[in-house]
Amino acid sequence: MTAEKSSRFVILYASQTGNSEWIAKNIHQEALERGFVNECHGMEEHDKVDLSKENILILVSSNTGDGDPPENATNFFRFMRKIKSNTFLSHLQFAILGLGDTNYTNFNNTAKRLEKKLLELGATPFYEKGLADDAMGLEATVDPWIEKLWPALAKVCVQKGKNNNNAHDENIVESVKNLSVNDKSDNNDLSLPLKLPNELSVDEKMNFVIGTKITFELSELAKAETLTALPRIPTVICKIVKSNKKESINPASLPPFINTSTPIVNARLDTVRCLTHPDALKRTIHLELDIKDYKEKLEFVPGDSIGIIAPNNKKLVLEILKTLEIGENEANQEISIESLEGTVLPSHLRNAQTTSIMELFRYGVDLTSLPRKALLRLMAEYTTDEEERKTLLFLCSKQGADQFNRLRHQIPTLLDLLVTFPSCKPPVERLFDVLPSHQPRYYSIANSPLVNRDSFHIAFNIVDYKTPDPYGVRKFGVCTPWLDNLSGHVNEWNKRFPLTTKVDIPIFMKQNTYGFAVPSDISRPMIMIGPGTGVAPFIGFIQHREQQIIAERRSDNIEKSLGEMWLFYGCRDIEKDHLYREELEGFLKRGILKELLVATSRAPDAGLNGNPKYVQDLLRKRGQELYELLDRKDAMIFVYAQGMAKDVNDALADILVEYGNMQRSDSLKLLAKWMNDKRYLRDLWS
Ligand SMILES: Cc1cc2nc3c(=O)[nH]c(=O)nc-3n(C[C@H](O)[C@H](O)[C@H](O)COP(=O)(O)O)c2cc1C
Repeated sequence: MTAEKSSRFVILYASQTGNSEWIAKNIHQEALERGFVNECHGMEEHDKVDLSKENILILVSSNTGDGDPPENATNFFRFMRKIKSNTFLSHLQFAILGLGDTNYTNFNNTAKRLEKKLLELGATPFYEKGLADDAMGLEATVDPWIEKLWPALAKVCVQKGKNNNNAHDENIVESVKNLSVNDKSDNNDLSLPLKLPNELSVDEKMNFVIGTKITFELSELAKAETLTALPRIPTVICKIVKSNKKESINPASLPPFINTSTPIVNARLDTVRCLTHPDALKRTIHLELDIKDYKEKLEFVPGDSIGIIAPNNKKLVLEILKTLEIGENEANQEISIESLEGTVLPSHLRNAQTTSIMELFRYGVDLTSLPRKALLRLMAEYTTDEEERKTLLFLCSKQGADQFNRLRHQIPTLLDLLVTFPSCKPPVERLFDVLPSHQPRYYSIANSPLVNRDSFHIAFNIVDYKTPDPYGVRKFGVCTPWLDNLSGHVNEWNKRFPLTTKVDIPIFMKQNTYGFAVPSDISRPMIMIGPGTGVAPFIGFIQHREQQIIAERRSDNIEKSLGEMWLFYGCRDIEKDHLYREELEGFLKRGILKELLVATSRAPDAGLNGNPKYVQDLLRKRGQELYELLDRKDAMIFVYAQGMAKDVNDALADILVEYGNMQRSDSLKLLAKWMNDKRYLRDLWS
């Protein structure tokens, strides 16, 4: 370890959906203001950093899949894996901030792996790692972690003149009594308020709940003398540069800033079927997307998924623009987003040239996920009403932590926030500084190319729910209601409807890179666990295996033994939401599926007298046979589930303990080994 302080440090971030990127860039900016010389890079650019020469490294990392590193970190991990010397980084001191989610079994696995590797290479931590949890709200860990980072960093890194530091400190503590309102004189370039078009296309007709006021309890604000731990005012980055061209942007084509890992193609909506009874609690839709024209380019296997580029709801966008007093002409005018000198655009806006405000709101930024404190802090800067401004500052302060949580429980959209604070009129480019990137939505492919290469089948629940009591406000997802609209709100149970209107959906392929696929050896047993829409990829799996068997029998005279396929499925009510029942029972009859085990969580006797309620109960119930399959027949385990991976893992561990005579710790180690060997595969979507 160097006794001398380092003159600079480096931040590397691994980010899938932008949170780590946002936090890393904020640390970078605040560090500059505090007089620390530093650089910040995404891990895809790790070659810009010579770790053999750097002394201080800060890593901010998230996860995807089942504790996997985000895609932009793949090369960095490969690079680190190749280094074997345990003194390679002995000169380096580091700190790690992980962003994870305790709903996943491998909580913050990426941060833990990074830490382990850095320690193996001889590096030493200068500050303890922070593991933030999306389930609790990232800010609960991230904010205090960053606050305490500064004194820790000051011990190992030189902090030059504190030019801007005073400005920063004012942000941290603000006297409630002296809150003043900013001058908005620079914000008077407003066009006529936007009129909603009379004719809303199919996308916009949906009954979207528009702008609900958020409720708070403000007694703590009344008591507070000062507000502490306020986030800093977000850095001014984006600048809107208007084009001289008169024409507005053609909304018929996809915006230039959309960046996907594989090319986007237009898949035509072909067939729709509602998989649930009209009385079911949730509506589940099966869609078939015609890809005939691209099939040469789109090679797929069951286990792959597709990303869908769905826009933010147009009515929501129009209302936001109206609230921000942005006229229709202005919203559709050609613009470019550029960064102010010395700042770097968020990666999702890097190609935002020849675009429009409308496109950016529809496809560029996220308007519906839980707001960050930085957004509230920014809004406070542009709020003229003193009470509203105080409330916004309170919500992002330490004193307002409970009310910030209350706000999160109400799952507000940007519009809800603007409606709650009507005197808040932020310039649109300032919103682009803080709003997270709009994300494609991923769906697992539910068919095998050996049966049908001309289309992708997907299944999804329509995201339509109410916020928890006492709020009870109806909310919609982004993509599934959009697809539902485009496919005509079908609710006749299990009837296939061919779509006569020509509707194209922009999609791209996401290949499965971690082995979640049908093994080529048909004698290998497969244990598949997929509750709810988690059954979708397994329809493709079973189709695939059936075709493999047919092909093998045709080409081979010797009959190979067949690996058993077991499917553990869970639904609420077998008569209402047993998805793909016909197909599954057909597979069973044809002997492709050996066992179809269904747990019905809302059955009157579920969970009573040993009756299984969930898939994990079913696993335990059939534990002995499962153990035989695993122990004697080298079965593979596939889990495709949301939120129950831990319960499934626990049930599997219990089975190993009971029938394999193992200690609990050994059973967990064995499961971890199987994961490593790609024999136990999990796809845990969120
Ligand atoms: C598809 C998906 C898979 C995830 N898997 C894990 C996981 O296995 N373990 C974990 O701790 N967090 C997991 N997370 C949570 C992310 O790490 C967390 O949401 C983080 O804030 C995302 O940051 P990013 O936007 O920088 O990628 C997952 C999130 C998603 C969307």
